[in-house]
Amino acid sequence: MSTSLVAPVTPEALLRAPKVLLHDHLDGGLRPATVIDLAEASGYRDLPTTDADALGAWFRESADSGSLVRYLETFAHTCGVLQDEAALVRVAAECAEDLAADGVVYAEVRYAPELCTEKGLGLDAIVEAVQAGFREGEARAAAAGRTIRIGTLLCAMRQNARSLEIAELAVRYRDSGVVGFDIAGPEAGFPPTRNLDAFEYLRQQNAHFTIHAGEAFGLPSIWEALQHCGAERLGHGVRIVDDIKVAEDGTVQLGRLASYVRDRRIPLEMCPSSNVQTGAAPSIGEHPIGLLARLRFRVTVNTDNRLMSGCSMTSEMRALVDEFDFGWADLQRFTVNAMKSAFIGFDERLAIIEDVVKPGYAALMAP
Ligand SMILES: O=c1[nH]cnc2c1ncn2[C@@H]1O[C@H](CO)[C@@H](O)[C@H]1O
Ligand SMILES: [Zn+2]
Repeated sequence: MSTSLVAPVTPEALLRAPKVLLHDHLDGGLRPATVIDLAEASGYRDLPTTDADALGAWFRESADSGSLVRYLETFAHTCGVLQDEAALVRVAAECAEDLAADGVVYAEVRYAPELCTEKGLGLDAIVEAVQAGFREGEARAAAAGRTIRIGTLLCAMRQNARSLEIAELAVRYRDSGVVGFDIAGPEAGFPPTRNLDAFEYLRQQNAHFTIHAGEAFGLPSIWEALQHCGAERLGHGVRIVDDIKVAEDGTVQLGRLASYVRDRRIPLEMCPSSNVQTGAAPSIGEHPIGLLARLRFRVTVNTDNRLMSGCSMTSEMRALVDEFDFGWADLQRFTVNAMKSAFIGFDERLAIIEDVVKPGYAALMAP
């Protein structure tokens, strides 16, 4: 089809496009005004400001440090106000509402239950509160005419030693909407192989997991995540470009690991704005997603932390369209890639692709 027969990718149309999000942190997506309300209600006194606009700007600027470790320090304030059930229910419900308003039709939202226990909440109570919040938010979105489904991923923190316990928690709640497991936190110095017992357990339980790898550390981390731990997807995975050589004449040569990732269709959960803030990519325009998409890796587009990056799925896609000249066909491919890679069952994935994603893009593409 010639491009003149396809409607342009306008910001309004992008907002309406059905989107699928696999990598979004619950504690990285609070509304600034909600952080302030929850701090007041719970007696949390460490916020840098109690003005919502100023607080939003503070998160974006503080996260924009070029270092993952400093980026992660900003989560002290969001986790600081997520220590009781009412707060967890509210934040999860608002997350579902905000994603639905952004045109997201299916999302996997992750968080680390072990970071919500400071005031004595138990892990099961935490998971139940978040699940209740997602169901509430889905219902409110439906009442507003938007259908969204949220699956939950439970993260264990790399620097702590609780991954087996969190993996067991994920399996315990697998029939209540927890669809998988992840490890998050500082990458350098905390290789995924520290958590082998958790990954072994998950595989024995036929459970799903992804691993943050190839963000702040390079190929060895990706290799361990796939070949030692058995990750089904890679959180970020940007550094896989270190195994790809592009010659001056444009010839591309893939190393063995990059070939494996592409051949096996390993999903890459790419988060462009977050990667620029942590220094994993120099700019959106120079982000490896352009090359990886051109080489037809299984690329997906994600937000990571909407509060820290001041982004949404719509704004991430828009930035990519501006920088790489992606069109509807590319955006549909990223969306179908994501839906194919989701941790819910095959028939449910297929139904969303056939009944929601494809018709949605077909309508938007029509001139
Ligand atoms: O890009 C990232 N890389 C590694 N860890 C992250 C990233 N974004 C957030 N978290 C960490 O994941 C925890 C659970 O949601 C957050 O509290 C944060 O510490
Ligand atoms: Zn992340």
